[in-house]
Amino acid sequence: MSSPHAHPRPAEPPESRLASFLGVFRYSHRALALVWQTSRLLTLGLALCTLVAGILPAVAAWIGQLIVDAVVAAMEHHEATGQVDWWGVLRYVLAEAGVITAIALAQRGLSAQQSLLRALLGQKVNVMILEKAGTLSLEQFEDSEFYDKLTRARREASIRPLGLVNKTFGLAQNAISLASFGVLLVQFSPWALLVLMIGALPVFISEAKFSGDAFRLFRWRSPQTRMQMYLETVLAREDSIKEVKLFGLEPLLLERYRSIFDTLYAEDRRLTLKRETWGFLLGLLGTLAFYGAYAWVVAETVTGRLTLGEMTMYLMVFKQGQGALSASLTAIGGMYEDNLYLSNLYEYLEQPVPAEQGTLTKGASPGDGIRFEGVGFTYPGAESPALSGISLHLEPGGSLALVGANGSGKTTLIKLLTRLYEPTKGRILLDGSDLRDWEVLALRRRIGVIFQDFVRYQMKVGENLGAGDVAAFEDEARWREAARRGLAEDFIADMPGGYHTQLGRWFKGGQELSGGQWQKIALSRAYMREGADILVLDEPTAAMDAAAEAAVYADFREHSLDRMTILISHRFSTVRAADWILVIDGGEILEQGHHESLMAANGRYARLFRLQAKGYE
Ligand SMILES: Nc1ncnc2c1ncn2[C@@H]1O[C@H](COP(=O)(O)OP(=O)(O)OP(=O)(O)O)[C@@H](O)[C@H]1O
Repeated sequence: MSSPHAHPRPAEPPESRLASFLGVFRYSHRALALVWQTSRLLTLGLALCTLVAGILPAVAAWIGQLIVDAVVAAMEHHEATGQVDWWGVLRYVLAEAGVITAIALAQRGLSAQQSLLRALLGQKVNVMILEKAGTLSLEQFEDSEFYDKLTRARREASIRPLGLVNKTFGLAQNAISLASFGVLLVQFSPWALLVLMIGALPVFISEAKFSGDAFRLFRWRSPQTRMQMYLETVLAREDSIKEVKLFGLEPLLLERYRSIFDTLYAEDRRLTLKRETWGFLLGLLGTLAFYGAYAWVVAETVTGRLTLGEMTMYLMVFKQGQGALSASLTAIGGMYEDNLYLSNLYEYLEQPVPAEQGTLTKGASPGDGIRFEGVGFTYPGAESPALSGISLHLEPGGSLALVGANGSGKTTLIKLLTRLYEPTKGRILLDGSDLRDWEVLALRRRIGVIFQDFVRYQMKVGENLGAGDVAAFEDEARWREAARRGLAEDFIADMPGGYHTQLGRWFKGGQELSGGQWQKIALSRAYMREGADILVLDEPTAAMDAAAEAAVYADFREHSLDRMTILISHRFSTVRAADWILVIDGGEILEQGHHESLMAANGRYARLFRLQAKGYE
């Protein structure tokens, strides 16, 4: 693992100042489109409330002016005649109350619609992310950058898109308010308006610029944040804590966690200080313009060019204008993070998916079995091939065992056969047709598989079996049959809820199983695939006791009459029973034959077999 300092900063694409200024809006339209697709009604409601909440403050200020002027007129009238026209004054107060009520209503409407949209949108984005995940290849999952995009997209799916929409709408609302204040102010003096606008511009530009910088900083540091997330998982998850405790890894990992934070924090601090200093200095310019215009209004009132009512209105406009301005700055400040999230989300969602072209549901010569013809494979990014020159033929009813040292390519061969990867050389045929021409679903229906690293689903026992055949996911009779063959029947019967016992520790009442018991569950899961005539077993009994192992292989021989079985095992006692044995070394076939012929040849197989047999003597 490299230190957090070691990641080179990628070259930044040259961006024009304008593009960088507009950068905070780069995903607004997409977020808006997403919200629109989620609920048109709520989006329209949101827009309407934004408009109302944007315009009405200016209307309130204008009515404020009418009130004060009406009061002054009524006072003069009262002094001259002794009479009061109550309605002439109070109607404005009533109108103002109405406007304020409408503002409150619009704001409530905004927050209600926002929380409804948050729930809907979170669900929608999560489903989009998971649906996409289903279409991706194993290769994509194994790519760390890509995996990073996926996890980050998932983590913040429910808040970010709406956050961006809310801030964009909030910005629009404040912009509308500012524009309507401008309409009032322009009657006083277009110059005053111009001075105010010019005064506010620098702080806006600096805010947008620093937001862009923060955006790039966040993107660049993604590998470190990912490492931090990983360390959190290792330090605080039940499946790793056992080993972390016993090896005393906590201080070491925690130190690494801290040092990543320190690097990131130093950068954050630099940017934050720069951003706030500039924000303050440029903000001063705005404040200066603001109070200059204010003083001007006061002076004009004193000399009688403005009425008291007008002065009250401008006073309000100034106060609220200032509020709208600082709210806009805050919104812009928060938008970069939302943008970051959305850029990540869309990069993930737009990841090209390898096209599945195959359509065959039946091979050209049914009954021909599996053929590898000069198959070679190199993992993406790897320098040397994991497999090369593999040719073999396995007929229905036959069994094939793969033997070889760790890393020799056995599991890779299985991944190719199950089409998790495609060969980079040669081809694999099933019933006379290239695997690439097969419809993926039809192909996978024919294969029952148990991998070395099978999944321990935190679900019911029965569902853990049912996962092997989605069509029979809830079928209890089939669960029982599969469990019987996979030797899981007895211990399941002893569990408190039988087949309905929750497994794993994540959920209340969940039971943990031993390694061998889990393996029996996985084996039973492979047996769920009744229609499968290809059975792939990658170390299926490594964790089982000797009696269970013997029973498993006895069952195999009995049931695999018209099936093809491919077995990977390091135990020669089980390998020897296979019809054909392939000894793989460094991705190539070293020897092949049945047990007797390989023993007679006295090569690698015979040597290893004798070595193991000796161990048992
Ligand atoms: N996802 C992967 N990406 C890149 N290289 C891989 C990947 N999986 C395996 N390899 C490499 O391919 C080679 C073959 O690995 P494979 O898993 O097929 O070995 P194996 O024979 O099944 O070993 P074992 O007996 O330990 O299970 C190894 O050198 C391994 O490092």
